[in-house]
Amino acid sequence: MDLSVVRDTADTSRQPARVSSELYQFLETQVLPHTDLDSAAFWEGFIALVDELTPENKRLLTVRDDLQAQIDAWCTENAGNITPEASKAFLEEIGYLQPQAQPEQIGTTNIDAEIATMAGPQLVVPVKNARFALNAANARWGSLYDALYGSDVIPREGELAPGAEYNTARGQAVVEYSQTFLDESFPLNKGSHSDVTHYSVFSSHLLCFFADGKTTGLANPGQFIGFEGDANDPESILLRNNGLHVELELVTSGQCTERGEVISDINIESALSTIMDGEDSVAAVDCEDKIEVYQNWLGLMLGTLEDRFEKDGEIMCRRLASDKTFTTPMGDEVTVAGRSLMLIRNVGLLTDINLATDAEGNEVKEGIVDAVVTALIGKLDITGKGQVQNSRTGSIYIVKPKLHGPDEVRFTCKLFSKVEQLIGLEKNTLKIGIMDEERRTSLNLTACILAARDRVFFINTGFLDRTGDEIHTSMMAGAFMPKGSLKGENWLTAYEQRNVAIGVQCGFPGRAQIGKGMWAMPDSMADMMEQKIGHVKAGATTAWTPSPTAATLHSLHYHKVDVFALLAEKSEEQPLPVTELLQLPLMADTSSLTAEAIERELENNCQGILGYVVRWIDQGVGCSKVPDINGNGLMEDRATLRISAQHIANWLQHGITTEAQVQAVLERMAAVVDEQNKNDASYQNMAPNFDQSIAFKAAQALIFEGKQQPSGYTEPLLHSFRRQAKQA
Ligand SMILES: CC(=O)SCCNC(=O)CCNC(=O)[C@H](O)C(C)(C)COP(=O)(O)OP(=O)(O)OC[C@H]1O[C@@H](n2cnc3c(N)ncnc32)[C@H](O)[C@@H]1OP(=O)(O)O
Ligand SMILES: O=CC(=O)O
Ligand SMILES: [Mg+2]
Repeated sequence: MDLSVVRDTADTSRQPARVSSELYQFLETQVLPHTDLDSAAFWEGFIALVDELTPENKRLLTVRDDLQAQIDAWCTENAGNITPEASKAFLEEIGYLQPQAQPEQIGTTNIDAEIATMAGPQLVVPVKNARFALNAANARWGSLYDALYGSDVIPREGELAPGAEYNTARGQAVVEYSQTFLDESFPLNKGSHSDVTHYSVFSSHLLCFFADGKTTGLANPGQFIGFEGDANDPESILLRNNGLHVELELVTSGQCTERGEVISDINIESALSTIMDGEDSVAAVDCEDKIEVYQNWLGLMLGTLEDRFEKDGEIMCRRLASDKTFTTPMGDEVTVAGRSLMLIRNVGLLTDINLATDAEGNEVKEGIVDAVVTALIGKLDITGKGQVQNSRTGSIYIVKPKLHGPDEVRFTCKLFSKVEQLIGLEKNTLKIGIMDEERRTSLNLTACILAARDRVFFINTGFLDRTGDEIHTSMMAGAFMPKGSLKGENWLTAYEQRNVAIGVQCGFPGRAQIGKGMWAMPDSMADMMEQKIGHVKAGATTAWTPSPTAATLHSLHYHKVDVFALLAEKSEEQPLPVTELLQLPLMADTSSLTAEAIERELENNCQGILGYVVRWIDQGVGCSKVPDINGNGLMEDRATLRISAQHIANWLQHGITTEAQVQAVLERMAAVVDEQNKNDASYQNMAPNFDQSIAFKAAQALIFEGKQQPSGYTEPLLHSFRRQAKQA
């Protein structure tokens, strides 16, 4: 990359009055110089694009409000007698549910293998955090030994408990677990990897020696892809199963280790793709924050991003990893990707931001600016301006959240197409990942996909936002079940099943991802290993993980299940009827809820809300690990906040609880959250001066004004309170 083109300051004579100096300076000095675009024409086109698309964006938001008002009125009138059939008829009548579209094959082209033909984990990371974002990009590879030793997959109790010193028994358990994985995924013709005393390469084959001098090879020799070092005494061996690589790091004859092992580590190809998240896991409320988001995306696309930090008493400098090169069995070279394929999540249609103003003098729609800026930066990758290459097929992958139905998908495609014209990209370079996370999208999923037929690169069941929307949409229909029970109900089964079946009907396998949602318990890896294989067995070609460790472990699931073979078997499976999706998870009989159960549910929700909101508002942290009432760390982001806030708002609406009770629980839980954060020097307590804590007030508003929030979203209140906190 030619750094000389980056400017220190920009000539402001071209700066349109409606564009903030922060956005102008950033693009003029750091981005536009890498392109062949005429700056004056770019800014003129930018303003024209804002002016053309803002009215439509606003109209779509009005449609949301109108539909919600009609649903509220109908639910109020029919509460207690709502059947899926009646809901269906009503939703069709108001145009919320459209006639089910006939499935057709999508026509997306130029899709990278990580999306189209490989199945494996997808990592999500707040892109505003450079240290985490770099770590995520590099999480294409992860050490299995580290993931096992450091997590609870190997029990943490008794003689296996990890301590300050290396625990040999725990280490042995790690090795045994890993060898079982190797035997299952890369079986030998005879015997077990655990008995192999030496690996070597002979006559294009992997040769495994046992202690008695006998040898064997891989049951499927095609799994051997390459090696590093001397063929007789390799430093590492590259294998592949179900399209995923695994690298065995070997102890060569010249090295001797205390424990006498043959394999010193197993590197697992882990996060095939990573969503660099500029949405629900980041707190970005003004120019300053947004430029940080864009700046990191730029550094990732140019390959220049670095982060220097102290860890365990050492100064570390993190950069993007390089690709890896091996010698093939035939003696040629093979290079495998060293980084995850990076996708960027923009914000949805709702929020406004002070990066610019619209024709009426209001803050610009944030999603419009996001599309322009993240695509412009993505263009630097596909035009070879970076030190590393992200997409090898010339695509820019934008994940678009919180779309309500086909018209909003169509609008987004129109936005993308205008952006392509503005910045000089070929049509359909900008790909769209459709989050299936709002009820109107799930109900009309085929039509949503077809509205983006030549751009769509994934559909993903964002079940967290989807749960929030389930509650908000039918707020007036009755009291929802306790949060923990919502997941076991028919609506969710139908939602997940329909997403896969419709994806298959529309020809996704081989072209686009069918994705499943987040594992929101980053410390509960043993449970994840039990449960998240369910995503793969249900036909997901990818599923979200919260951390690199989770990605490495979840990758093992794709070794166990050949998802593409499974999807071929599912090719005739029909989506469950929409009436299944319309079964509301309401409590049939609220009198069965004990006072203690109500209090416990409120405590859990309030603790999660406060624990998340206090860091968001006071420190600008958009994603946190917050202990639940049982002390289990939960990943909390804006979507989980939406659920908790809407859930309490629903219980208030239906008299399960009262404002006074919620207020008392909030105050009690604030003290608990303060205690949890006592080691954070920059933390400001909420208790006992609740009326002086902006964060506490934000939490109150999210609950008590929750019913009035558009779609139950938390952004308007979070942004407003965070801006207050920044000023204070
Ligand atoms: C509903 C939705 O929209 S879900 C999508 C949004 N959610 C996300 O993006 C979740 C992303 N995950 C995270 O932000 C974090 O894992 C959290 C907030 C849940 C937990 O963070 P922490 O408490 O700091 O985690 P913990 O202390 O266990 O681990 C920190 C280490 O793991 C790494 N790490 C944790 N999560 C990630 C991640 N998602 N990507 C990359 N690295 C990560 C950090 O870099 C750090 O390692 P380092 O010291 O070498 O830099
Ligand atoms: O964005 C993901 C979700 O679950 O919401
Ligand atoms: Mg979401």
